[in-house]
Amino acid sequence: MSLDELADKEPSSSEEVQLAPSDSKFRSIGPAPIPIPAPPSIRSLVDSVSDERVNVDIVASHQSENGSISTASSTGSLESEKAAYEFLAQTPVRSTDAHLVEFSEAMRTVAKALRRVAEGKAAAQAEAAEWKRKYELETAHKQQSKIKGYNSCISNDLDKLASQLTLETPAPDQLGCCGKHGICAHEVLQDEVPGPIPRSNHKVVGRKASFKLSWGCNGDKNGQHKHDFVSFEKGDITTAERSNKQILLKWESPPQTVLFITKPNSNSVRVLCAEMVRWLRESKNINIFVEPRVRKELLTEDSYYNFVQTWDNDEEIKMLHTKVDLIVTLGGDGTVLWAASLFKGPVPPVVAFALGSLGFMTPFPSEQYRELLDNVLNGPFSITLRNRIQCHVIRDAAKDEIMTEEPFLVLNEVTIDRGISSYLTNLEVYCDSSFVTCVQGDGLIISTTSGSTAYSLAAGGSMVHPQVPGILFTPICPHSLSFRPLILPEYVTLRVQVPYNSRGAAWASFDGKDRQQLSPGDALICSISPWPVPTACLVDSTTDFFRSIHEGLHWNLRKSQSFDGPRD
Ligand SMILES: NC(=O)c1ccc[n+]([C@@H]2O[C@H](COP(=O)([O-])OP(=O)(O)OC[C@H]3O[C@@H](n4cnc5c(N)ncnc54)[C@H](O)[C@@H]3O)[C@@H](O)[C@H]2O)c1
Ligand SMILES: Nc1ncnc2c1ncn2[C@@H]1O[C@H](COP(=O)(O)OP(=O)(O)OP(=O)(O)O)[C@@H](O)[C@H]1O
Repeated sequence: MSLDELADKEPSSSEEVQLAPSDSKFRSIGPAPIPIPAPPSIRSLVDSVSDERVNVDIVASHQSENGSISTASSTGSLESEKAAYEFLAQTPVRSTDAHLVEFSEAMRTVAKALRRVAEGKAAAQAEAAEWKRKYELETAHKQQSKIKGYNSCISNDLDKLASQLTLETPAPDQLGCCGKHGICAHEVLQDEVPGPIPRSNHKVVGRKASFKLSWGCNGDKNGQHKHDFVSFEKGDITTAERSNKQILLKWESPPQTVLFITKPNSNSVRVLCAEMVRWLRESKNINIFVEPRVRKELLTEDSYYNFVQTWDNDEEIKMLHTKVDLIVTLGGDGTVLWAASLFKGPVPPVVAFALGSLGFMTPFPSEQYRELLDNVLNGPFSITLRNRIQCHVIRDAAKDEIMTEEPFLVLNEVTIDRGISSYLTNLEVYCDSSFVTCVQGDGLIISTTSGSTAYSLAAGGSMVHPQVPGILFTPICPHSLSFRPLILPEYVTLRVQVPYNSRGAAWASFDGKDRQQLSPGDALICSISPWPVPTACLVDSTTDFFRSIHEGLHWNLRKSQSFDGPRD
């Protein structure tokens, strides 16, 4: 940069900033933070040095006893001018370069201080986000207890019917609502999303089927509760016996409404969708919802499909979870991600039929759809409860308005990358209140365990069973020899901050979609969402996982070594 260009770059702020005592160059004696006024205009500095004159103010300020930068112009008085010239006579005149070096150091210190101020602000925002999350959970719990009360009044008959149909179901008064190893539908799916969304009565399709989730667990010895993995008895710490923790979904009333989400632009998907819809209607008397595009396609084929319902706007999508008992997806993993993205709150169970190429999360073969759907509609069946990550974008420009944007919910991952910029990303990451690291490379992936086999895997992250409660932290091409991926516990809140001194913006994408620019000062706050995606298993969670990594990813496939050859 030429001197003239440099001169035109005026310092942006005239505010005083507080320097922490550790900034030794301009530190005062004693622990109190030092106010630092804005740096001098670069134009004045360049003018003065290009005239080969020494700006007495700046020299004097840098020599000041308490180390604070000062631009006070007290050279008007003859005494001080005289003193300055005397001082100059004793001190060798510094070169232009020396001044610029000194000035750039001062600028760096000011930038550091500004960064600290920004960090303070981001920490406050993170705390606010955490409070909001707690508030949402609290509201959700209140709604659950409301629904619980309502259900217990009206569904005694249904309970009796369900326990007659299900041999293993213990009497409700023995085990409370769902027993010791289970949760009820209303604990996973709620009738309302948080927030001031008016409840729409439009196209309501009867009452949602209620169901119960139970954990196959035989570690219930010594009266230990299912969450008491660690017990402390007579001074000895022991862990409770852990065994089969597969989650079973058992309908308590028959499911009535199925939502179809299908991959666009595929003939085989369109044909299969029409066939399945007809079969469900005619042999099971099921209500059907489809996307507006699919309804048009079905009606173009045959006016028979007039009974198929859809939605007109986003408000109706927000209420879908109150009407739909089951989601059927026809496509690949992308279609499962798409289906999950439609639900910003609770998600009904998803039955994913494989009509894509890889199909890591789509275990159901479409050829046997009648038998498979029959099994699911009758229940019970195993599910994988897949955690999602909720991501809040906090704009620096939003100033006092916190959480102005809707959060993004991801089933796979949120990626923060350098976009089209050719510079390294520079991202500061905090985990709760701890500083984690600065990511300098192509970017960062914050992934769920379900997403561990997607982009995170390609960036060198571990594959993790989807029922493991955790968050993966995987750098993308870090320019460092020692930056290994991490797996963090599910309860942490991660904050990714684009520093003010970053060379460019970063870009966040959510399950590969909804790309958002993050400018310097913006932050992304990520934590596990209270709304997981329950996906139906073909066999069970673990069998399906191994089938996927063997068949989908060809994990550790190698020709066996032959028997003949050298031996020990
Ligand atoms: N380098 C990479 O591997 C890379 C790059 C960009 C995006 N992705 C992944 O693509 C996902 C979006 O999927 P899409 O179908 O909309 O885009 P897409 O059509 O580009 O498909 C991406 C591929 O990733 C597979 N995939 C998706 N989720 C998976 C999972 N959980 N486990 C194993 N494989 C999975 C899909 O089957 C597909 O083959 C993103 O969430 C991201 O994880 C991967
Ligand atoms: N209902 C939908 N509406 C809009 N886009 C969709 C829908 N379903 C899927 N998509 C998008 O279509 C793309 C391809 O879908 P999908 O991944 O299911 O098919 P595929 O690429 O054939 O399968 P695989 O991922 O197994 O290779 C994805 O990017 C996905 O987001």
